[in-house]
Amino acid sequence: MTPASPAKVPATGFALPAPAKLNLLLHITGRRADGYHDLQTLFVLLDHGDTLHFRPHDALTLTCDRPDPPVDEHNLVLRAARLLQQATGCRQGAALHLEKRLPAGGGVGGGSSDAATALLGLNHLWGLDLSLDRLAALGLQLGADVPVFVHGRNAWAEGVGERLQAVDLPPQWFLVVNPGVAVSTARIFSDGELTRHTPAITLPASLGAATFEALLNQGHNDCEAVARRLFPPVDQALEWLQREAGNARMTGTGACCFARLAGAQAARDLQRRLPENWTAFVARSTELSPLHEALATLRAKEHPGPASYDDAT
Ligand SMILES: C[C@@](CO)(OP(=O)(O)O)[C@H](O)COP(=O)(O)OP(=O)(O)OC[C@H]1O[C@@H](n2ccc(N)nc2=O)[C@H](O)[C@@H]1O
Ligand SMILES: Nc1ncnc2c1ncn2[C@@H]1O[C@H](COP(=O)(O)OP(=O)(O)O)[C@@H](O)[C@H]1O
Repeated sequence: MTPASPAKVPATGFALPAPAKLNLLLHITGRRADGYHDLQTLFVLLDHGDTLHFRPHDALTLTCDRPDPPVDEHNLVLRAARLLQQATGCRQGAALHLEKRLPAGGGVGGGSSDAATALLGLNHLWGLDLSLDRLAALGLQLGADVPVFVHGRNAWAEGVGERLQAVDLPPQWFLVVNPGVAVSTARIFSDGELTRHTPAITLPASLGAATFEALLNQGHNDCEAVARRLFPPVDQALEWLQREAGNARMTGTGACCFARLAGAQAARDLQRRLPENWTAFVARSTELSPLHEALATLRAKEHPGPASYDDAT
């Protein structure tokens, strides 16, 4: 690969967000020959998540403010960094530090989002200029959810989540409850009682407020029944949210569950009534990922003048 032009490589460090996602609905429409499941899902990106710090450094290192997840070679941040080095032949290093806020195995995509932030942040730090499509294809090798975080738009997803169609959604407020258990995605997908043949639906041509509500009412999460059975705290969280707010749903393969609220105040009021031993966060869905917003700000600071970079495509 062509070495990066030194003028484009940032001399100092920076920090970028790794936002959470919710699956507002998740339908399993079939099982493929390779054992993976075909899905239809509606992803929204939230204004709450982890933060990844980047600093130029000789070697590639990762630290974390918490013991979990371990900062070993399995960590998705390091795996993303190594994949990017391999794909481009880049030999630069970086000192990475992860501020972990999202629960692992929570269905809010923390690991996948960390990986996407590592890909975009190192692409910037190392001056690689890879397109979002290229970064998303690399990300897909790390996990089915990485591409949506790379593209940074709320999206309707099909296939295993890699066929993405960006959608404009009205902003929403959520209370996201973490029932305190980690759910293995593989465990849910291998369960004998999982519903695997929900008929595929057609995404409405435009998602105004009324069609959006109709889509959500028509939708559900096929993983919920299995997660409720295997993990009683998930069942309890869904019951509590349904009683208190209505419209309770699980995200991804669990464990987190959420309800949509009328606004920030309603979400915070409900959070104050949360039963002891559970944690929860209030978040708003964003049109453009906080990661992409932060990258645009960073570029504007480093290279004042008209924007020319293609990352927002
Ligand atoms: C189903 C979703 C919805 O967002 O659940 P969450 O993980 O977010 O809860 C994701 O697409 C998950 O994506 P991700 O967490 O990246 O899963 P992967 O690491 O790719 O897959 C873990 C394992 O789950 C199974 N798997 C995953 C995705 C899929 N469409 N079909 C599957 O059967 C496979 O056994 C795979 O080995
Ligand atoms: N940086 C990371 N943050 C969170 N989990 C990670 C990370 N790197 C690897 N993992 C592993 O990925 C798995 C899935 O984590 P995560 O993406 O947070 O869950 P989910 O897909 O349910 O939202 C966890 O079991 C964890 O061990």
